[in-house]
Amino acid sequence: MTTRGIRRKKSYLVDAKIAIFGQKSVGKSALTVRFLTKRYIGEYDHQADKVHKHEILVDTEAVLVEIWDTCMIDMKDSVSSKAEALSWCDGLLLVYSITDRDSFNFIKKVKQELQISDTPVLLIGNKADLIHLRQVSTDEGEILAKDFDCKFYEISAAEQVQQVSDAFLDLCREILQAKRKSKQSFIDKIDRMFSGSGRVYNRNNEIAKIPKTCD
Ligand SMILES: Nc1nc2c(ncn2[C@@H]2O[C@H](COP(=O)(O)OP(=O)(O)OP(=O)(O)O)[C@@H](O)[C@H]2O)c(=O)[nH]1
Repeated sequence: MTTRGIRRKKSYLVDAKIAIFGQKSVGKSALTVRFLTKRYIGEYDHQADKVHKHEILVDTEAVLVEIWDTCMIDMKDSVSSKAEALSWCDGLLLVYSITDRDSFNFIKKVKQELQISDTPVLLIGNKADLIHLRQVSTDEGEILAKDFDCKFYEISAAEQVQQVSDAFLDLCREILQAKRKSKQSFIDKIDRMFSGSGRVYNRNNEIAKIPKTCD
């Protein structure tokens, strides 16, 4: 659901940055476009990485979602660009095609290579409509997701609208939750620093008194 009609300054919006990783032709662009426009466009001329920006509603919260649709050819393809996308994003969408075992193995390798621990991740097995061409079973997808400790969706960008949207929204929720958690732990840290003793450590690591405020 978009926030069309809601006029807000972008700087007031919470943002959720998602990077999509997956081998060529697994349907990264199809999923992204399906989520953002509800449309399915069969062919995309995807020569370079692209960042899509869109305002959406996650439950009742207006969110500026940015999706980096990466353009990867194979594992040799720019380790540095994967690292760059990883440091840019708040969450990762890992996509393979159920009709292509190589694309499934690619995701395993990417995850190993990136060594992600705190970043929210979601795994998608796309092209679920092509059951007759299936090379990766649903069980294998579920096991991999368990291994990654993330949610798993087996969906079809070509035929499903709601399920694609649910997958992206789930990842957005996890991102927002992670952001709230890290904001809260920062506030708690500051609280601990300024509570009780009334002492703080200054830059030279010497103890300084917090000046009393005058009433
Ligand atoms: N049957 C079927 N075809 C799909 C589905 N998703 C994508 N495709 C097709 O798969 C091909 C590749 O889709 P893209 O969305 O361009 O894949 P991509 O991962 O963005 O590919 P690159 O941009 O080359 O990395 C296109 O011909 C799509 O029409 C799906 O769910 N089902």
